[in-house]
Amino acid sequence: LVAPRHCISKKHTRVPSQQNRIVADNEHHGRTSGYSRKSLYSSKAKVNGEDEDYDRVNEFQPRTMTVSESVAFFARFVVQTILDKRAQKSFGREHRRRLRDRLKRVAFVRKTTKEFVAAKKNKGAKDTKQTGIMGSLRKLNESRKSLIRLVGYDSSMVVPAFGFLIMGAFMSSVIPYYYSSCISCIALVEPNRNKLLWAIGGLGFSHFLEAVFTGLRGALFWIAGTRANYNVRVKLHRNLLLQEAAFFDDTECGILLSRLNNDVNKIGMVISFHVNIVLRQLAQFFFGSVFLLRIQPKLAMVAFAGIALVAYVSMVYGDFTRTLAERVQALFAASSALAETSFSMSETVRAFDGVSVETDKYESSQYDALQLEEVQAWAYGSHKFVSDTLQAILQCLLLFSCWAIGRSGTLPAAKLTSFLFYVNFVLESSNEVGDQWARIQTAIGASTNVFDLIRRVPAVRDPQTVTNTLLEVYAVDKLNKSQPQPQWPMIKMSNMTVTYGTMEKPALKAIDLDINANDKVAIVGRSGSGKTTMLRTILRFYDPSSGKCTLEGVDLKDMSRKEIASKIGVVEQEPQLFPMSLIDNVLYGIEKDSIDRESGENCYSEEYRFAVTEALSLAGLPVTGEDNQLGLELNTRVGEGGRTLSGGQRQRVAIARALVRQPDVLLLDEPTAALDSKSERVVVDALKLAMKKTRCMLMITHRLGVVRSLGVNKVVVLEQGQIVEVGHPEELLKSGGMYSQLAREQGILPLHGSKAGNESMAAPYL
Ligand SMILES: Nc1ncnc2c1ncn2[C@@H]1O[C@H](COP(=O)(O)OP(=O)(O)OP(=O)(O)O)[C@@H](O)[C@H]1O
Repeated sequence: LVAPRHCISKKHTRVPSQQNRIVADNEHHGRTSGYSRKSLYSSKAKVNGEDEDYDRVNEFQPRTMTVSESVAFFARFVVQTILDKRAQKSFGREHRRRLRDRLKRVAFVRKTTKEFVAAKKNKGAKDTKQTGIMGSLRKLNESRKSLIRLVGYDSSMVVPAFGFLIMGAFMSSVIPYYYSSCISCIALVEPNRNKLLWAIGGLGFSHFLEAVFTGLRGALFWIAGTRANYNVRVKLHRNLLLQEAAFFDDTECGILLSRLNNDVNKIGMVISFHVNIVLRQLAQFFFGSVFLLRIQPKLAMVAFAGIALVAYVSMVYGDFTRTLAERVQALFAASSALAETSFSMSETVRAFDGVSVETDKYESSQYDALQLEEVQAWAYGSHKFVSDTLQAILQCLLLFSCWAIGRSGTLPAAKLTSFLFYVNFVLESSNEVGDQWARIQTAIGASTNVFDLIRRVPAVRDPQTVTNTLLEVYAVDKLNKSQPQPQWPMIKMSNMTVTYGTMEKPALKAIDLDINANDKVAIVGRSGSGKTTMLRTILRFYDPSSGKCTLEGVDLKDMSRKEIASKIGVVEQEPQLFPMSLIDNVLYGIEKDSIDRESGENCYSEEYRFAVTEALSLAGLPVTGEDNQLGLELNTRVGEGGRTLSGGQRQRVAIARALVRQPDVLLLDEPTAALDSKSERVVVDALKLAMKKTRCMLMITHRLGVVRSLGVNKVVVLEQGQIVEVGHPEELLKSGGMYSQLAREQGILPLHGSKAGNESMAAPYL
């Protein structure tokens, strides 16, 4: 199945890549090759005019398959699928045989009853995870149940919609009756005019009612579908945000976005459109069958046998398309991830001229999806061909049977017309059910991934009983503070080991560390020694794999996200700002507490605005007075990721964001790493002020100079995930250990100074 890609490449005539064409152009114009894209654009643009030239150079022809290649791919795919299924079946048989053998052996060695039960239990646990046919059937069933739960979510919509559907289907099935009555009246030149008028009236009235019910049903199902989309999207978005940090380490954002948009859209379409049609057609099929049975039961049985055969073909096709759809969706998700990465890294792509590389990657993944989509198209065509042929055979058979029964005089002309109308009616319904069934299967394929994500339980999550609102958090905190408390360290790490999912070696090993109130701690160490991991663990992005980390005596695992966020403020190395106003960024996560009189929208009260103005001013980014040289206001928008601000200014917004919350613990991750010395001084001053408002501070830094400027009283030196030194910075400088070595490397201590240098030597460098 991988083959078609290179099998087409022989015949496939690709338009040369941009780069090649550029070189070819250069040679054609007698220029030396090796022009950069940029210089070529600019030189051409002068001659021909920018747009025309750009269009020509940018002409890009993605790969395609010829019709015969497409058919060949389809045929290979079908054969491969059949072989796979067979392999799965024989694997299932083999699996069962091995299980029997193992059980026999178990009995033979006479395991104790306890062991035997435990082994059986383990087996059961494995079974629930199996990925064979039973596993996928179970998964499919779960998806269906989830879909039904979603539809049932708003019964005020779905129940009446279903009622209108039944009534509409009944009216549709009455129509052939009146229609055939009209035709027999006209064909037999019925002398009784009233009979004809009654038939025409009945036909018109049933059409009218059918139209009313169809309209209502359509609208209500549409709304139900839209609401299901909305529900699923919001639930999925929330559950994704609740996932642990490690989940985002392993999953590309593009894939999640694709699930959120493409896959969820399919679910909505199923409810508003496909399910709606299938149910209607099923109801019509039911009513039509009742009419058929009443007219001529024997013939009706022949018709049902034929319809059952057509339905079986549709089921096989539906099953085939479902698995196919799952794969197509996965490919689209992967390709969205690629696109998302290339857009978010557009500057790197530009800098290293990676447009062709990115285009090739994206084209490849799209091409894989295209191949499968073409398989879907051929499968649809084949299904249509087979089911239409079967229906044609059925109709011929039925007509012949009509003739045979008619010969015995038991089928008058009026009944025959009516019967044939109903046969067509029922056939059309079953046809439509088959068609839509395949689409429902397709959407179920897409929905499986979505529901898996909605149901995913995060590995790091809030405890069962959480303090929910910020007010509650503060109230509990106040109560605690008003009572005599045991003197817990602010942060205590006990035998704490942290291992990232994908890594064998722990990033932090058996860490024991106390950080007390009023401590100003610096975590230093070489790159990769585990400093950021320690900070992330305190923020509970990751849970320790063993040991624990407590905040004021409470295990972080027993604290909710809200509690942690209210007690810990963080200033990241590269602060991430939202494309919102300054005030919205500083107060991010805090609910708006007032309503704007003019716009009627939610906003922050004067009290909050004052607090933000003060925090920004403390952080060195004033928005009022003469110092506000940038002309900033609280409502100034900062652009995507805070682009409209410099690195230092973003850092100051982040400091204000931490300051305004007045956290107990302030965490700083390389707060001055990206700053020049002048900005560093401003930020350091801001941090000193910030520290006065917090109970303890913990900072990661490579720059040992900041250790003294911030008045750090405890330095923790990490090496390969372990603490190798702890102590006062001045003492560590004298000790001649790792810290003093780092200080030497940074020129803070003289390289050839005595090992146990003295303070007077160190001081001038700090
Ligand atoms: N998300 C992650 N998934 C897997 N491994 C990780 C992850 N983050 C960090 N690591 C690994 O954990 C170890 C410690 O990394 P960490 O980022 O904590 O070091 P650091 O001391 O902060 O380094 P630096 O000073 O360069 O920022 C490294 O070996 C790193 O490869």
